[in-house]
Amino acid sequence: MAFLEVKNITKHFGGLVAVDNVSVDVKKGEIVSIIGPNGAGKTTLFNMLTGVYTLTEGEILFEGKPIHNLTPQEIVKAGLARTFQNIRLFGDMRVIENVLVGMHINTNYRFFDLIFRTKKFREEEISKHEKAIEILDSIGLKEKMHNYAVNLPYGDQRRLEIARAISTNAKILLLDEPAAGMNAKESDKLLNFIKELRDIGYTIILIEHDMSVVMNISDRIYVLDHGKKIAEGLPLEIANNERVIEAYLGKGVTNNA
Ligand SMILES: Nc1ncnc2c1ncn2[C@@H]1O[C@H](COP(=O)(O)OP(=O)(O)OP(=O)(O)O)[C@@H](O)[C@H]1O
Repeated sequence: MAFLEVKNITKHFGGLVAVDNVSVDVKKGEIVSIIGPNGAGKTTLFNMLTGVYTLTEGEILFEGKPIHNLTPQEIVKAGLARTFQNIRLFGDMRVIENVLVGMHINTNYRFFDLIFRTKKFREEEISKHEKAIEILDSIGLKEKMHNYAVNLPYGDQRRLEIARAISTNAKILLLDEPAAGMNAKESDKLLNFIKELRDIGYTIILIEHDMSVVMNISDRIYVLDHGKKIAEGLPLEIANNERVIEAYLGKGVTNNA
């Protein structure tokens, strides 16, 4: 049984078929990339995985259980958390507060505990605070935990988004173009960090346009074009796949490599 099984999913927007009968299997501890030209259906696929869009057809199983009828919040609780193509941090909140927000999805205390600041509430808040610092330390943002998110350099904001996804207790991280807008040094650092996450047990699914990133980091790659899956395989197989070269690499993306 795959960790995450995406079975023949389809998404229609009126007459447009944005994702057409696509299946994807992800094993625990893999880095899987979803690539394809603009409009291929990558973001729509992510939106279906995270409950933002309902499926027109098909099913999604996580650890053997269907998740395609859950709300986005329930899906985060089940263990899938994402980052966005356009960074969506709380800019006017501090770095650590952004991480704490992610953690509150798994709060165990009740409204009563919150109102009366009970022992249970205080203990849980302290342990969350400690865990948030630990996460920030692992991602290299501990020194900046009291800075406002909006003041962080771009690369740090992207890493903070990942920290917030981790803080939800996610098992699978869905990263939408994590290296977008980064310079080569920042992007290298991020790649190493994502590999470290894989090595400590996270499963990662990413959408990425930069082929040098994709080829360097992925255990396996799925390629979409016009909503259809046109290839899947190891990075080297994908790099040499004629259909992929024609659909995707032929359109100038090789310039990024
Ligand atoms: N909410 C929506 N309503 C109508 N059409 C949509 C919607 N979301 C996406 N589409 C269409 O579905 C198709 C797939 O779009 P999608 O954004 O998933 O592609 P993508 O591979 O992520 O592209 P990009 O690399 O440019 O982000 C496109 O034709 C797009 O215009």
